[in-house]
Amino acid sequence: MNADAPIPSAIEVVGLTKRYGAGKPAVDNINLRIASGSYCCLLGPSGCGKSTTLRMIAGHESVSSGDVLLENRNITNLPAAERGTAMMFQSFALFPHLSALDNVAFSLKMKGVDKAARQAKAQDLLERVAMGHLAARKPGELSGGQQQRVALARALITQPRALLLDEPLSALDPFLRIQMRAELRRWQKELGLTFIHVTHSQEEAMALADTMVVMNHGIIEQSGSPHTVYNKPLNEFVARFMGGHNVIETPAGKIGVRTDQTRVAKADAAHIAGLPSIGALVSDVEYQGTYVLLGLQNPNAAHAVVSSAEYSVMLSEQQFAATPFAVGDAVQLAWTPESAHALQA
Ligand SMILES: Nc1ncnc2c1ncn2[C@@H]1O[C@H](COP(=O)(O)OP(=O)(O)OP(=O)(O)O)[C@@H](O)[C@H]1O
Repeated sequence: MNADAPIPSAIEVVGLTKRYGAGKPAVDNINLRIASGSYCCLLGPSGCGKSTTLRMIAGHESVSSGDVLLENRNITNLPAAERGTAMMFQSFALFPHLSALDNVAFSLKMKGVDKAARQAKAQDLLERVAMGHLAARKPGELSGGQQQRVALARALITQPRALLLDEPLSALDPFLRIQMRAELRRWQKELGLTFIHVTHSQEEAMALADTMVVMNHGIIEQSGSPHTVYNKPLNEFVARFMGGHNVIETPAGKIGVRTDQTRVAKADAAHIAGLPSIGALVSDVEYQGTYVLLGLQNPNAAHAVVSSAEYSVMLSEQQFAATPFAVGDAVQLAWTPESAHALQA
């Protein structure tokens, strides 16, 4: 294959819009290409339109305008079952009265596939997700992680070209969530399938995605690799939503500087002279184990509006031990030109 050839896109959405009523659309004219065989996370705060976008791709929600293409085929008006996509839900939506095997085989039963053939296929898929030995159990007799594997096998039985996952880990406890997250990633790589996963967790998206799509108020604020989105947030919303950044007003406009790259020194220290800086007051000192997190306020901010820290600086334990700071200290926050990047207005 020509190395310069563009990677084919599994899913493409063009001018996709959803209006539920008068007012601003829930999804507002978005354009997105998701590379074939990649893991894409749709991410954003509650109500930003990520689930609506996924449901329009799945065919569970009608489109107000725009198109959804799967491998260059326009699927916008096809019923969900005929699109070549499969959906896995937050609650897994397993039938409680059916065994794991019958849950997985269910959609083949609906298609009229005979019992022996559908059970053989379902057993094969359960083996692939290491659940073959529990095929006779009902969902209530399985752990959350095991139910998730059954739900995955059930979604895969229709041989989808893309798997759509709506908050698939949010019903799990935090420990299992991290374990199942690694499993999802492994399955996606093994299957070579395109996954589109909706989450409100930055950490989950960073851990899983080849491409992160950050949404807000129905539009895409930024899409790119986790590394790019984290290190080069395009604007203030993305910088604040992703976290780990200070947003600083400068005469040339707002800039983003990572909290671990923001420097801090006592107000009268000379050693950061020459670097751009602002004055601040230490408002919190939090010990976090391997590092200490300083919370800081702009000293000019009106006291009435000051509630939480405006800036943060992450210092290693050793740095903090060498130069401790206390609440109330007047300091300078400084940054090197390389560590700052301009945020679009
Ligand atoms: N069936 C509906 N009828 C009317 N408005 C809806 C409907 N479904 C969603 N909305 C609205 O559309 C907007 C986007 O909703 P959506 O569920 O896509 O957001 P989300 O980013 O997935 O949020 P969450 O993380 O809370 O699930 C919200 O303002 C929501 O209230």
